[in-house]
Amino acid sequence: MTRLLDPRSVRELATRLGLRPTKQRGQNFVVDANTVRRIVTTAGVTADDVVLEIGPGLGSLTLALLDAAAGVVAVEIDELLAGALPATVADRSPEHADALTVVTADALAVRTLPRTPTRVVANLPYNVSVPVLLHLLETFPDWRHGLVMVQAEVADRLAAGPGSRTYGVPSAKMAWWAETARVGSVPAAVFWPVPNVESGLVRITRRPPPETTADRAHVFAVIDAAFAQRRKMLRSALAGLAGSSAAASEALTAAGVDPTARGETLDVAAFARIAERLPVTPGPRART
Ligand SMILES: C[S@@+](CC[C@H](N)C(=O)[O-])C[C@H]1O[C@@H](n2cnc3c(N)ncnc32)[C@H](O)[C@@H]1O
Repeated sequence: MTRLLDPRSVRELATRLGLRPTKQRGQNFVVDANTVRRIVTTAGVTADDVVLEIGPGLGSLTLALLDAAAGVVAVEIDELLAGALPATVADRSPEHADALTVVTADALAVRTLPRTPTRVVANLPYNVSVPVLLHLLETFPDWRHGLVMVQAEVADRLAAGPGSRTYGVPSAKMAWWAETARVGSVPAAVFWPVPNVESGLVRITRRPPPETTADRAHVFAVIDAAFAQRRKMLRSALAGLAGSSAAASEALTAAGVDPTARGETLDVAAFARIAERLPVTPGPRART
């Protein structure tokens, strides 16, 4: 029988390790067993799943995931935490100790994993949650479903559609890879240390990218440019990529987009149509 972590055991573990949680690494640990159970249930984890967890920390979510899944691959940047996790699992969930694989690495740099994940479930480090998600979607194509906890504001942005106040670069880029929905909120009080933001749960369901002849990096460069100055009309925002605002207007019109519209009104398929009509300029690659 797995013993999930509670507030006292989280603090005891941290003290034993001499851990000082850092903001820089987004180290806020869940201390509430009901919250981790809820995440695992909402994620729909099954006994066939190999779950990729980013940032297992002290193991709060990992223990609950191991109870439900065939295996967990946990990628943790902090050597102290990564080193301590197998012993925590052996102590609290010995029957699942062999189902855990810990990878000590920066999730943003991981390109291979010891097992192929079918699902991603994670309480993501908040400062890098969007780049980590985009990296996982691009690098590991086999996972189809995900549930992640992120800062509430970021959850809104990830799930926003065109025309919404919160629609922006993360929403449009996520839409290239997946359908994204906000499926819950989590109060700050379930963490130690208590963060000064609320959290949101986001469900991710992979889908085929828009049909386009444009390269994804080029589409992402167009998205970056369109939102770089949110209030600018597209013909001005894309002038740099197109060479001039007249060339941008021409490409936009050919793509069926009003040159005076703003980026916040366009879905990812429209960005792809625009990218098809804009020259690929050498220079810094689009951020993923
Ligand atoms: C919000 S905490 C979540 C901890 C644990 N999953 C929980 O729910 O209690 C984020 C975790 O991600 C780790 N982390 C931060 N940046 C990372 C990165 N770039 N790659 C992998 N892990 C990272 C932190 O060390 C920390 O353990």
